[in-house]
Amino acid sequence: MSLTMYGVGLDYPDGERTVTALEDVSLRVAPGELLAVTGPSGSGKSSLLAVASGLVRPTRGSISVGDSDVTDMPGRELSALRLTRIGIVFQQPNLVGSLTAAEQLQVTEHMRGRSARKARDRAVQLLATVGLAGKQHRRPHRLSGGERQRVNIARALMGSPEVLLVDEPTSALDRERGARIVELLREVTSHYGIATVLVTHDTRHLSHTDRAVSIVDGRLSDAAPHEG
Ligand SMILES: Nc1ncnc2c1ncn2[C@@H]1O[C@H](COP(=O)(O)OP(=O)(O)OP(=O)(O)O)[C@@H](O)[C@H]1O
Repeated sequence: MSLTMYGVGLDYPDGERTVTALEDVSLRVAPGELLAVTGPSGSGKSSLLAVASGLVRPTRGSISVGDSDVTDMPGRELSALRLTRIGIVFQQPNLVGSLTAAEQLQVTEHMRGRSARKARDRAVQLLATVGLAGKQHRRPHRLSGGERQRVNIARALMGSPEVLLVDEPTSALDRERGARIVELLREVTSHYGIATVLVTHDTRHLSHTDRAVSIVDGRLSDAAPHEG
């Protein structure tokens, strides 16, 4: 399933005025495609992910996940859609200190109606997919920064999403580890046929993506420059 945004605008109220965070944003991400969105601080990258995920409603325009128009979808339906069709990888892994890697993935699985045993099996399998075979019993303090980010990605894959939205996953990592995280995103995007949007300020990672757009003052433009 693809992600489609058409003519999307987002205004935030700011006292008497409004701040326009997104203006006339149109894009389509196909299944199996990894799209990078780059742009300077405050350009609208997080806002783009917030509206794409349905966490924030756009002020203008429309958004579809596959053939579902989510623009005005009632809150409950939207929550259900997020649980099963949209995966979100936040910048900080936000792992729970007392839980093992597998438990981080299992903890919300009752909401998807999976049995504890099936959830456990899937968690272990996904951890292996992201390169953490045998580390399912580790708690976050015994994982490296890159490994924690891998758990974060595996957790987002638990619901078998059709759309994956990833916010600056490499910002806390050195170049080498960051590059490996983007490679992993490339692999899972192709393998599972997911439409993935990767927000990154780091243009060095663009060679692993299919396409890149840049965002400036809330507006998209083609191809961000490759550097380094
Ligand atoms: N809740 C809010 N209320 C008012 N203005 C906001 C709000 N969130 C973001 N903005 C404004 O919207 C614009 C876009 O912000 P956004 O967070 O999407 O940018 P960004 O590209 O993700 O920035 P960064 O790279 O620094 O995280 C900025 O001008 C920001 O100040």
